[in-house]
Amino acid sequence: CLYFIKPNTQSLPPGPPALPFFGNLLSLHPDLHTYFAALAQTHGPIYKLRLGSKLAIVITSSAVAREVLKDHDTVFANRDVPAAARVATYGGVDIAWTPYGAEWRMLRKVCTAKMLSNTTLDSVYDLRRNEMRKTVSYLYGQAGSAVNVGEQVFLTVMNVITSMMWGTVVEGAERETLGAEFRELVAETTQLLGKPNLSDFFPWLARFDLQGVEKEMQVLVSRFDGIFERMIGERVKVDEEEEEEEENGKRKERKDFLQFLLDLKDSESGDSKTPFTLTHVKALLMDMVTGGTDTSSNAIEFAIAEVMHNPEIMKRVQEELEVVVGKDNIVEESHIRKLIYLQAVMKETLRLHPVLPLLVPHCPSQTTTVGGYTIPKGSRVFINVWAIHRDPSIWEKPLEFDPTRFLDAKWDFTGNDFHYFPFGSGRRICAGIGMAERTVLYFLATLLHLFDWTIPQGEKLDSSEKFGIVLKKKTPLVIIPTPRLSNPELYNSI
Ligand code: HEM
Repeated sequence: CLYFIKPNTQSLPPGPPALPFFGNLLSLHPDLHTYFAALAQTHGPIYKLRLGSKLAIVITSSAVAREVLKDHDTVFANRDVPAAARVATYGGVDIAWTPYGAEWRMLRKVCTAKMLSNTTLDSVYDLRRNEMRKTVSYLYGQAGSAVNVGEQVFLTVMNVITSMMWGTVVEGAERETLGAEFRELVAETTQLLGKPNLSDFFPWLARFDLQGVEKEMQVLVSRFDGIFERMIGERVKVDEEEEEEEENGKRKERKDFLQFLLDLKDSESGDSKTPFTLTHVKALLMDMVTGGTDTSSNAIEFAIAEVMHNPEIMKRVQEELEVVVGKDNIVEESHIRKLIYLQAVMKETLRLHPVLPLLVPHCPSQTTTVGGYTIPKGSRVFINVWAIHRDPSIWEKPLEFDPTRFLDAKWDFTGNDFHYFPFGSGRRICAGIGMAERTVLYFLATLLHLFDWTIPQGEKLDSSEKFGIVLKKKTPLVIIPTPRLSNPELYNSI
C-alpha cells in the first residue's frame, strides 16, 4: 500500500497550467516574491513554472530548502547565468556567477579568506569611520529638514566600498564625482539585471539579443571598465614612482583591496591551474560595487522604517546605545558586539525583509530528486526565503516586527537553520556577511544614537516592499533628523 502513496520520483513537481510556447511567462507578476508565495498556497512547497522554454522550480518550505542547500549542496551550487549578468561580469568570471568548481573556489578564497576576512575588515575600519563621520556632519547640517535616508546611506556605503577598494588613490573632488558616477551606473545595472529578457526564456533566441539588453549592458560595463582601468593604471604608475622611496624605506604601506588584488595577480604563489588574472580583479571589483552596496543600504533603510514604526523599539535601541556608548561619545565599531538588542533588530529586519527574497537562483548540474520530485539539470531554482521567513507554522505572529524573538541568540546568519537564512546557506552562502554585519550595525547605531527621526507633516510611514534583484522600499524613507546629543563636536569629528 505504501508503494502507492509514495510520490512518483520520475515526475516533475506540480504547477499551474501553462500555455504553449510562453508557458506561464505571461501571468508572472512583477512582485515575484509575493506572487510565488501565493502560488505555493495552491501548488505546495515545491512547484514548477514554465518560463518560455526554461523550467523554473519554486521552493517555499524550510524542509525542501534544506534538501537543496544542504543534502544536495554541491549539485545545486551552480547558477543559470542570465544573459545580462554574463555581460555584466566579464563573461561570468566573478564569484556570484562562476559555476561551482576550481575557479569559483579560488575566487571565494581570495574574497573570504583575505579581502573580506575579519582581519582585513578591521584594518580598514578608518575608511568606514571617515565616510560615516562625513555623513553625520552632513545630516547635522540638514537638522530640521527632510532627508532621503536611503540615498544618503547608499552614498555612504558606496563611498565606504570604493575607499576600501582604492581609497588611497582617489581623493577630494574626484572622489565625489566618481561616487556619483558609480551610483548612477549601479542603479542602471541592477535595473537592467532585473529586466525580464527573452534571451533567458528562449535560449535559442539569445544570439539575436532581441530586446537589446546585452547591448545596453555592454555600454554600462565599458563605463565601469573605464573607471577600473583608470584606477589600476594610476595605482601602477604611483607604484613605479614610489619604487625609489621604497629603497629608502619611505614607501607608504597601502592596504586597500586593489593593492591586495594586484599583488595577488603578480605573485607567483597563486594556483597555477586557476591563475588569478586582471579580468578576475575587475570582476571582483564589480561584485563589490554591485553586490555590496544596494543590499546593505536597503537593509538599513528597512530597519530604520520598522524601528520608527514601533516607538517602543526605538526607545529600547536608544537606551541600549546610551548604556553602551554614552551621551558624550560617538559609536565605534568596537561597541557593536555589546549592542545585543540592535543586533536583534538587524536580524528581525532581515527576517521580514530579506533583501534577496529569492536568494540568487541556484541551478542543478545534474538531474536530482528533491521533495520526491525530479528537478532536471539546468532548471532555475528559486528559494523563497521571504515566504519561509513569514511561514506561520515556524514564526509566531510572523507579520509583526519583534526583535525579541532573536534575543535568545537561537538564530544566526550561518545558514545552519533553514527557518532563517537571509544570507543563503551552504557553499554559495553570501561572501560578504562580515562586511554586511559591520556596515548595517555601525550605520544603524550611529544614525539612531546621534539623531531622533521624525516624519514630515502630512506624510505617512510605510514599510511596503517593491521586488527587484534587490528588494527595496516601495516609497523612499524621507525623514527629518534632529540631533539628540548636546555636544556639537560629536557631529563634526571627522
Ligand atoms: C545585508 C546585506 C546582504 C545580504 C542580505 C546578502 C545576501 C546574499 C544572498 C542571499 C546571497 C545568495 C546566496 C545563495 O546563492 O543562495 C548572496 C551572495 C553573495 N553576496 Fe551577499 N548579501 C549582503 C551583502 C553583501 C556584501 C556587503 C557583499 C560584499 C562586499 C556581498 C557579496 C556577495 C557575493 C560575492 C555573493 C555571491 C556568493 C557566491 O555565489 O558564491 N554581499 N548575498
